[in-house]
Amino acid sequence: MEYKKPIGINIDLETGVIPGAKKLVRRLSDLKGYFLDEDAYNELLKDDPVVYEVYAVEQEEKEGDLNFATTVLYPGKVGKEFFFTKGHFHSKADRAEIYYGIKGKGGMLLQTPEGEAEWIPMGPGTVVYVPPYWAHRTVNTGDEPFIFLAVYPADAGHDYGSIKDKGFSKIVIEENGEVKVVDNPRWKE
Ligand SMILES: O=C(CO)[C@@H](O)[C@H](O)[C@H](O)COP(=O)(O)O
Ligand SMILES: [Fe+2]
Repeated sequence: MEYKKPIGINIDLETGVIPGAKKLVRRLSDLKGYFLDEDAYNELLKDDPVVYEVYAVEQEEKEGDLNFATTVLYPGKVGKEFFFTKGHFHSKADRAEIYYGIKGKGGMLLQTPEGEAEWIPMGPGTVVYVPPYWAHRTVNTGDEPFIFLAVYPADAGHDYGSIKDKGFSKIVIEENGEVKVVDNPRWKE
């Protein structure tokens, strides 16, 4: 039997960087069609800001193994909507996940395949259990980077399709200086 070597690694708690991890960058242009306010989107696209970065340590897609990744989600808004991650179901839809808040302020939108949504506020120290079958998206509702760790089965995969097409049934906006979770006017059942 060939055994894998254990890994012990320090996350930089200020920047979210995991040394040696694979880095993925998502710019605003990668999120075309995701935000409600298209005029605001196109205006901001001139600078094409980085919306989030992911530092992932991933294994082969095999049952029983685990991946982990930090996400650094930058502060910002498109119109009233706060910056968010694309959001996904897992390709193996019954795979659960754990998130752990490291820095900054935000939250997670979760949604069943039928469109029932939940909002869980997150800050440093918040653990979120993402049960099997729930799509999940994180949102930065603060004014500094929102950084968190995710631990997920190595064979979970990402299924972005239906969220890209239909969005979440709720959106997270700023109105009169307040964070509000409201119905998505463009939500398609
Ligand atoms: O949920 C997971 C893995 O299953 C996170 O590591 C996200 O992949 C990351 O926060 C970026 O978000 P997405 O662009 O993948 O939605
Ligand atoms: Fe996930």
